[in-house]
Amino acid sequence: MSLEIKICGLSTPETLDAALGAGADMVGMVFFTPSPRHVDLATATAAALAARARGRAQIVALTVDADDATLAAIVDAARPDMLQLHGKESPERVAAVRARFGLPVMKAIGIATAADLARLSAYADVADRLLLDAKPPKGALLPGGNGVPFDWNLLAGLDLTRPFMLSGGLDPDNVGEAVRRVRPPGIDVSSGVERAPGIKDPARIAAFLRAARAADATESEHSTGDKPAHTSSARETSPS
Ligand SMILES: O=C(O)c1ccccc1N[C@@H]1O[C@H](COP(=O)(O)O)[C@@H](O)[C@H]1O
Repeated sequence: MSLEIKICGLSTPETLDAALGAGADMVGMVFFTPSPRHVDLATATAAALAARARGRAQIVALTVDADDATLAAIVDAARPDMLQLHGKESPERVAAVRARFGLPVMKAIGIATAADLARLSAYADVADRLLLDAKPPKGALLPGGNGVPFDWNLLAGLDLTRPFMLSGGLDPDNVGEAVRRVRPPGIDVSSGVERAPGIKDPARIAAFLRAARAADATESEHSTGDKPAHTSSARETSPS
Protein backbone atom coordinates (compact mmCIF):
# COMPACT_ATOMS: atom_id res chain seq x y z
CA MET A 1 0.00 0.00 0.00
CA SER A 2 1.45 3.34 -0.97
CA LEU A 3 1.99 6.22 1.38
CA GLU A 4 -1.16 8.14 2.30
CA ILE A 5 -0.69 11.89 2.24
CA LYS A 6 -2.94 14.37 4.00
CA ILE A 7 -2.81 18.11 3.49
CA CYS A 8 -4.51 19.77 6.45
CA GLY A 9 -5.88 23.23 7.10
CA LEU A 10 -7.25 23.89 3.62
CA SER A 11 -9.71 26.76 3.62
CA THR A 12 -9.94 28.11 0.07
CA PRO A 13 -11.01 26.53 -3.24
CA GLU A 14 -7.66 27.45 -4.87
CA THR A 15 -5.50 25.73 -2.28
CA LEU A 16 -7.86 22.77 -2.05
CA ASP A 17 -7.53 22.39 -5.82
CA ALA A 18 -3.74 22.55 -5.48
CA ALA A 19 -3.80 19.65 -3.00
CA LEU A 20 -6.22 17.59 -5.07
CA GLY A 21 -4.37 18.31 -8.30
CA ALA A 22 -1.06 17.25 -6.77
CA GLY A 23 -2.59 13.95 -5.65
CA ALA A 24 -3.34 14.31 -1.94
CA ASP A 25 -5.17 11.28 -0.54
CA MET A 26 -6.78 13.23 2.27
CA VAL A 27 -7.70 16.87 2.67
CA GLY A 28 -8.31 18.36 6.08
CA MET A 29 -10.50 21.23 7.23
CA VAL A 30 -9.90 22.73 10.67
CA PHE A 31 -12.94 23.53 12.82
CA PHE A 32 -11.26 25.25 15.76
CA THR A 33 -11.77 28.99 16.14
CA PRO A 34 -8.30 29.91 17.53
CA SER A 35 -6.64 28.45 14.42
CA PRO A 36 -5.71 30.71 11.50
CA ARG A 37 -7.00 27.81 9.34
CA HIS A 38 -10.44 27.72 10.96
CA VAL A 39 -13.36 27.18 8.59
CA ASP A 40 -16.44 28.96 9.90
CA LEU A 41 -19.54 26.80 10.00
CA ALA A 42 -21.70 29.90 9.84
CA THR A 43 -20.66 30.37 6.21
CA ALA A 44 -21.24 27.91 3.39
CA THR A 45 -17.48 27.42 2.95
CA ALA A 46 -17.22 24.01 4.60
CA ALA A 47 -19.97 22.50 2.47
CA ALA A 48 -18.59 24.08 -0.70
CA LEU A 49 -15.04 22.86 -0.05
CA ALA A 50 -16.28 19.39 0.81
CA ALA A 51 -18.37 19.21 -2.35
CA ARG A 52 -15.30 20.16 -4.38
CA ALA A 53 -13.20 17.39 -2.80
CA ARG A 54 -15.78 14.62 -2.56
CA GLY A 55 -14.78 11.49 -4.45
CA ARG A 56 -11.31 12.87 -5.18
CA ALA A 57 -9.79 12.57 -1.71
CA GLN A 58 -10.97 11.65 1.76
CA ILE A 59 -12.39 14.64 3.57
CA VAL A 60 -11.16 14.94 7.15
CA ALA A 61 -12.79 17.27 9.69
CA LEU A 62 -10.36 18.31 12.44
CA THR A 63 -11.82 19.25 15.81
CA VAL A 64 -10.43 19.91 19.28
CA ASP A 65 -12.45 18.66 22.26
CA ALA A 66 -15.67 19.39 20.39
CA ASP A 67 -18.98 18.50 22.00
CA ASP A 68 -21.61 16.38 20.27
CA ALA A 69 -23.65 19.36 19.06
CA THR A 70 -20.61 20.93 17.40
CA LEU A 71 -19.61 17.63 15.83
CA ALA A 72 -23.15 17.11 14.58
CA ALA A 73 -23.14 20.55 12.92
CA ILE A 74 -19.79 19.83 11.26
CA VAL A 75 -20.90 16.39 10.05
CA ASP A 76 -24.12 17.88 8.75
CA ALA A 77 -22.39 20.69 6.84
CA ALA A 78 -19.29 18.95 5.49
CA ARG A 79 -20.25 15.26 5.45
CA PRO A 80 -16.62 14.28 6.14
CA ASP A 81 -15.20 10.82 5.52
CA MET A 82 -13.28 10.93 8.78
CA LEU A 83 -13.15 12.86 12.04
CA GLN A 84 -9.78 13.92 13.43
CA LEU A 85 -9.83 14.47 17.19
CA HIS A 86 -6.89 16.70 18.09
CA GLY A 87 -7.60 17.65 21.67
CA LYS A 88 -7.48 15.89 25.03
CA GLU A 89 -10.23 13.40 24.13
CA SER A 90 -10.05 10.27 26.31
CA PRO A 91 -10.18 6.77 24.77
CA GLU A 92 -13.80 6.58 26.03
CA ARG A 93 -14.67 9.82 24.25
CA VAL A 94 -13.04 8.59 21.03
CA ALA A 95 -15.12 5.40 21.18
CA ALA A 96 -18.28 7.39 21.90
CA VAL A 97 -17.72 9.78 18.97
CA ARG A 98 -17.01 6.88 16.63
CA ALA A 99 -20.18 5.08 17.71
CA ARG A 100 -22.41 8.16 17.65
CA PHE A 101 -21.39 9.50 14.24
CA GLY A 102 -20.61 6.22 12.49
CA LEU A 103 -17.44 7.65 10.97
CA PRO A 104 -13.82 6.51 11.18
CA VAL A 105 -11.91 8.46 13.79
CA MET A 106 -8.28 9.50 13.74
CA LYS A 107 -6.95 10.42 17.18
CA ALA A 108 -3.96 12.75 17.45
CA ILE A 109 -1.43 11.98 20.18
CA GLY A 110 1.28 14.45 21.13
CA ILE A 111 4.74 12.94 21.35
CA ALA A 112 7.71 14.52 23.08
CA THR A 113 9.37 11.67 24.98
CA ALA A 114 9.32 7.87 25.05
CA ALA A 115 6.85 8.05 27.95
CA ASP A 116 4.21 9.48 25.59
CA LEU A 117 4.23 6.24 23.57
CA ALA A 118 2.63 4.46 26.53
CA ARG A 119 -0.65 6.24 25.74
CA LEU A 120 -0.87 4.80 22.24
CA SER A 121 -2.22 1.34 23.00
CA ALA A 122 -5.38 2.57 24.78
CA TYR A 123 -6.22 4.71 21.74
CA ALA A 124 -5.27 1.97 19.27
CA ASP A 125 -8.10 -0.09 20.77
CA VAL A 126 -10.75 2.50 19.90
CA ALA A 127 -9.52 4.72 17.04
CA ASP A 128 -9.28 3.74 13.39
CA ARG A 129 -6.02 5.62 13.00
CA LEU A 130 -3.49 7.36 15.16
CA LEU A 131 -1.86 10.65 14.24
CA LEU A 132 1.51 11.00 15.89
CA ASP A 133 2.17 14.72 16.24
CA ALA A 134 4.65 16.82 18.20
CA LYS A 135 3.46 18.09 21.56
CA PRO A 136 2.80 21.83 21.29
CA PRO A 137 5.61 24.09 22.49
CA LYS A 138 5.09 25.77 25.88
CA GLY A 139 2.70 28.68 25.57
CA ALA A 140 1.41 27.64 22.12
CA LEU A 141 -2.19 28.63 21.42
CA LEU A 142 -2.89 25.56 19.31
CA PRO A 143 -2.58 21.86 20.21
CA GLY A 144 -1.28 21.21 16.66
CA GLY A 145 -0.41 23.04 13.48
CA ASN A 146 2.65 24.58 15.14
CA GLY A 147 5.23 23.48 12.58
CA VAL A 148 7.28 21.68 15.23
CA PRO A 149 8.75 18.20 14.69
CA PHE A 150 9.43 15.61 17.36
CA ASP A 151 12.31 13.15 17.61
CA TRP A 152 11.46 10.47 15.04
CA ASN A 153 13.98 8.12 16.69
CA LEU A 154 11.36 7.58 19.40
CA LEU A 155 9.31 5.58 16.89
CA ALA A 156 12.03 3.00 16.19
CA GLY A 157 10.68 -0.47 16.86
CA LEU A 158 7.21 0.80 17.68
CA ASP A 159 4.67 -2.01 17.43
CA LEU A 160 1.33 -0.42 16.60
CA THR A 161 -1.93 -2.23 16.00
CA ARG A 162 -3.39 0.62 13.92
CA PRO A 163 -2.27 2.50 10.85
CA PHE A 164 -0.71 5.80 11.82
CA MET A 165 0.15 9.10 10.23
CA LEU A 166 3.31 11.00 11.07
CA SER A 167 2.93 14.75 11.51
CA GLY A 168 4.53 17.73 13.18
CA GLY A 169 6.86 20.13 11.41
CA LEU A 170 6.96 18.28 8.11
CA ASP A 171 7.76 20.37 5.03
CA PRO A 172 8.98 19.85 1.46
CA ASP A 173 12.61 19.80 2.62
CA ASN A 174 12.39 17.23 5.42
CA VAL A 175 9.53 14.97 4.33
CA GLY A 176 11.79 12.73 2.22
CA GLU A 177 14.01 12.00 5.20
CA ALA A 178 10.94 11.42 7.42
CA VAL A 179 9.51 8.88 4.97
CA ARG A 180 12.84 7.08 4.58
CA ARG A 181 13.60 6.95 8.29
CA VAL A 182 10.19 6.27 9.81
CA ARG A 183 8.48 4.53 6.88
CA PRO A 184 5.05 5.64 8.12
CA PRO A 185 1.87 4.40 6.45
CA GLY A 186 0.78 8.04 6.18
CA ILE A 187 1.94 11.62 6.67
CA ASP A 188 0.11 14.85 7.47
CA VAL A 189 1.19 18.46 7.05
CA SER A 190 -0.22 21.89 7.68
CA SER A 191 2.10 24.84 8.33
CA GLY A 192 5.00 23.40 6.32
CA VAL A 193 3.09 24.05 3.09
CA GLU A 194 2.17 27.64 3.96
CA ARG A 195 3.71 31.00 3.09
CA ALA A 196 2.28 32.58 6.28
CA PRO A 197 0.14 31.18 9.12
CA GLY A 198 -3.11 29.96 7.58
CA ILE A 199 -2.09 30.89 4.00
CA LYS A 200 -1.40 27.73 2.03
CA ASP A 201 1.09 27.93 -0.85
CA PRO A 202 0.17 25.82 -3.92
CA ALA A 203 3.84 25.51 -4.95
CA ARG A 204 4.83 24.18 -1.51
CA ILE A 205 1.88 21.76 -1.53
CA ALA A 206 3.03 20.37 -4.89
CA ALA A 207 6.67 20.22 -3.75
CA PHE A 208 5.66 18.38 -0.56
CA LEU A 209 3.69 15.74 -2.45
CA ARG A 210 6.50 15.31 -5.02
CA ALA A 211 9.17 14.87 -2.35
CA ALA A 212 7.06 12.46 -0.30
CA ARG A 213 6.08 10.32 -3.31
CA ALA A 214 9.68 10.20 -4.53
CA ALA A 215 10.94 9.02 -1.14
CA ASP A 216 8.16 6.45 -0.89
CA ALA A 217 8.96 5.10 -4.36
CA THR A 218 12.67 4.82 -3.50
CA GLU A 219 11.86 3.04 -0.25
CA SER A 220 9.55 0.56 -1.98
CA GLU A 221 12.17 -0.12 -4.66
CA HIS A 222 14.90 -0.79 -2.11
CA SER A 223 12.68 -2.59 0.36
CA THR A 224 13.91 -6.03 1.34
CA GLY A 225 10.43 -7.08 2.31
CA ASP A 226 11.25 -6.53 5.94
CA LYS A 227 8.56 -4.33 7.38
CA PRO A 228 9.07 -1.97 10.29
CA ALA A 229 7.50 -3.29 13.48
CA HIS A 230 4.65 -0.79 13.23
CA THR A 231 3.36 -2.35 10.01
CA SER A 232 2.37 -5.65 11.61
CA SER A 233 -0.68 -7.33 10.05
CA ALA A 234 -2.87 -6.52 13.05
CA ARG A 235 -2.87 -2.86 12.06
CA GLU A 236 -5.34 -3.44 9.25
CA THR A 237 -8.13 -4.50 11.60
CA SER A 238 -10.84 -2.12 12.83
CA PRO A 239 -11.76 -1.37 16.41
CA SER A 240 -14.63 -3.50 17.60
O1 LIG B 1 -3.57 23.17 11.71
C1 LIG B 1 -4.11 23.67 12.71
O2 LIG B 1 -4.41 24.87 12.76
C2 LIG B 1 -4.43 22.80 13.87
C3 LIG B 1 -5.15 23.34 14.92
C4 LIG B 1 -5.46 22.58 16.03
C5 LIG B 1 -5.05 21.25 16.10
C6 LIG B 1 -4.33 20.69 15.06
C7 LIG B 1 -4.00 21.43 13.94
N1 LIG B 1 -3.28 20.89 12.88
C8 LIG B 1 -2.79 19.55 12.86
O3 LIG B 1 -1.51 19.52 13.46
C9 LIG B 1 -0.63 18.72 12.68
C10 LIG B 1 0.76 19.29 12.69
O4 LIG B 1 0.78 20.54 12.05
P1 LIG B 1 2.09 21.13 11.36
O5 LIG B 1 2.30 20.40 10.07
O6 LIG B 1 3.22 20.93 12.31
O7 LIG B 1 1.79 22.57 11.16
C11 LIG B 1 -1.19 18.75 11.28
O8 LIG B 1 -0.84 17.58 10.66
C12 LIG B 1 -2.66 19.02 11.44
O9 LIG B 1 -3.41 17.85 11.30
